[in-house]
Amino acid sequence: MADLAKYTIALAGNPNSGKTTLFNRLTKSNQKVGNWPGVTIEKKVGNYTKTKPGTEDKEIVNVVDLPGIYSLTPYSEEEIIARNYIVDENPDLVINIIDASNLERNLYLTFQLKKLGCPMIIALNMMDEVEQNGTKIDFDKMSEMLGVPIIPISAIEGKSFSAKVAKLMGYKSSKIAEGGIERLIGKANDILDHSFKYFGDNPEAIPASGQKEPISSESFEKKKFDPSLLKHADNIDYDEHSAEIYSEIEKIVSATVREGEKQVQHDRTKKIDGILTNKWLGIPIFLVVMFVVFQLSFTVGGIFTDLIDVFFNETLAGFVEEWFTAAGTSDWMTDLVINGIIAGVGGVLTFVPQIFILFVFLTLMEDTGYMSRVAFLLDRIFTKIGLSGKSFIPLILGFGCSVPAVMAARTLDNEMDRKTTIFITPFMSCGARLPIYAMFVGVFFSAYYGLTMLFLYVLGILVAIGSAWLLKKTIFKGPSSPFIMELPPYRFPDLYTYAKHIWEKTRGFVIRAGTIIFLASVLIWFLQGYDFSFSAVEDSAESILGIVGTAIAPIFEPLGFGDWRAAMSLFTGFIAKEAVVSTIEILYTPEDFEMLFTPVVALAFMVFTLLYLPCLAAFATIKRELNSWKLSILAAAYQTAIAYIAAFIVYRIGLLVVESGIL
Ligand SMILES: Nc1nc2c(ncn2[C@@H]2O[C@H](COP(=O)(O)OP(=O)(O)OP(=O)(O)O)[C@@H](O)[C@H]2O)c(=O)[nH]1
Ligand SMILES: [Mg+2]
Repeated sequence: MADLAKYTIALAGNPNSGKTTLFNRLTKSNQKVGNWPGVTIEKKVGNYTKTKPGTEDKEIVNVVDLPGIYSLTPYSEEEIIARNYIVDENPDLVINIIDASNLERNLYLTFQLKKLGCPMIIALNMMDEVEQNGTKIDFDKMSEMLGVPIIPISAIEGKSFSAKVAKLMGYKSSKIAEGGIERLIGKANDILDHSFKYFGDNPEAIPASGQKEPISSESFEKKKFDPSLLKHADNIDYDEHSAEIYSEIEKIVSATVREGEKQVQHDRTKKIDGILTNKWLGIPIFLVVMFVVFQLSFTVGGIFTDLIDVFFNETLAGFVEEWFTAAGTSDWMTDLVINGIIAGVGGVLTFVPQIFILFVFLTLMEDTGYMSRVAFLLDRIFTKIGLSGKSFIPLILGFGCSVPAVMAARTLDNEMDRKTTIFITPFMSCGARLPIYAMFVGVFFSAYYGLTMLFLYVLGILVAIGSAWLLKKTIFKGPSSPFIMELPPYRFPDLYTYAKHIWEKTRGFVIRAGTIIFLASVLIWFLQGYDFSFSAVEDSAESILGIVGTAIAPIFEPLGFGDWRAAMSLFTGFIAKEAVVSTIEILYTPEDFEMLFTPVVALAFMVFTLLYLPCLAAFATIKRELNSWKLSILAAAYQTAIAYIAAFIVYRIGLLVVESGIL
């Protein structure tokens, strides 16, 4: 599809200006949007179809969403991606997305893009916020002064549900932005139709005299465009005249913008931040928030969890058994389906409601802008240990899944900081580990659910911070680059995108259960039922899994879980963390489970699963991002060693506490 495209449009602009939101609307995609700078780290391509002027023919237009950049002088990897795309790939049109509530900073890049001379239009985004503040912008004049067409838009409006909610709550609807997106597409198509003919595939179409009809867009500077300029883009010193650019920007802004009285977002943000980022209250509030989230996921999610559990273990298992018996299916088949697949996959799926509720809140915290406040709060600690506060963004993503989180470390321009961040990101407890805790906490700590969960998540963060300190002192020595945390205003999440994100994440979890966990369950079932000569065994301790497990189990004896079944579940956990749950479901009878694990052992086991080497997919990502086998194996070994030490300490302290009779 992409290769058939006739035109390519690149979306360029400052971080957090709404590029991806616009991209999603133009191409009906579902890329990640978040209210903090640096969400998009790779270029993403989508497309829409336009009609060829004067015909019924359809033409495909590629749209490229780029990572946000402040200037064309790039520092970090994702900035290089964006900059090189614009400079080297010659898109037919650049749409420069500008956050209209932050013109001074955003226009700097606009000036640099103009210097490149590529065809461009400006989409002045966030007009709804500008309007709420009562700020007036003279677009025509601004467009004239910049020499670039400007279309005011609000990328979240239109089909956005939250825009409707905002209206209901008494905010005025944005008159200017109405139809903004449609006008933007219209203008883009208009320019493409003309500029492409003019500069592109048909050079003969340009009369030698250059006296071609001007492009319909009045202010579009086609005549100044010199494709050869792009070839020299590398030689331009983009920041050369920065002082002049800033004074030019100031002139334009003061001539075209009349600030409103209200400053709605600013005032609201200031008020909320007075409490949430308060020096003393900030971190306690964050802990309380997380506690409430976990507690809710347990109480509300728990209701459904019980229902799903009954469905799998009683209804479905009972139905299959009856059906198979009636059909005369062989015993091994019945055993595989009931004790392998239903136990393994069902065991993981039981926790979908709890995962879902966790996603609901974590995504809300990301989308409103609260997560960047948490990063801000921890920035002081990070700076003290010599790591940039920017590291916290990958760490926050690590609560979801280590794979994108490790990739997000690319936003760090300092190599040593980036490597350190990759090493410590897997300590953040990912979504796939949640079922493990949910299972153990549900059985052994149900009265302290929220507290135990909070303990595990906070332990992950603390170990990450401690490790960062250690790594920066030893193998990844070096100064870290200063980082000024940019705090976006609090925003209502776009409910449509928000709902889609939660849906996608939950769906991802269910799909993993149906694919990788399904296969893992079949494999585990086989390995626990057959010996090395592939004959069925009565006692699973004599199976392949039993023999191997018994050989390695003593390693875990000092941690309290020297049972072969527990040891093997940690191995299958390397395939995917949820497989720990499946393995336990398949190998243990409920009685054995409660007999072999005590609350202390359960806690040590959870601590181990929290910290030990991440799953295969995460390991592969770490290898790719570090681009070194040696370092990636070192990372995995380090994580496992830390897990061992931490679980040992927890187990010993736990035993002391129990023996002393305090609990
Ligand atoms: N009020 C309002 N919010 C918007 C608008 N467009 C985007 N947003 C919000 O702004 C935030 C940033 O949007 P993104 O689309 O992720 O921004 P981006 O430019 O892709 O950011 P990076 O990928 O970090 O460079 C999100 O919270 C969006 O919901 C808009 O027109 N009005
Ligand atoms: Mg983006």
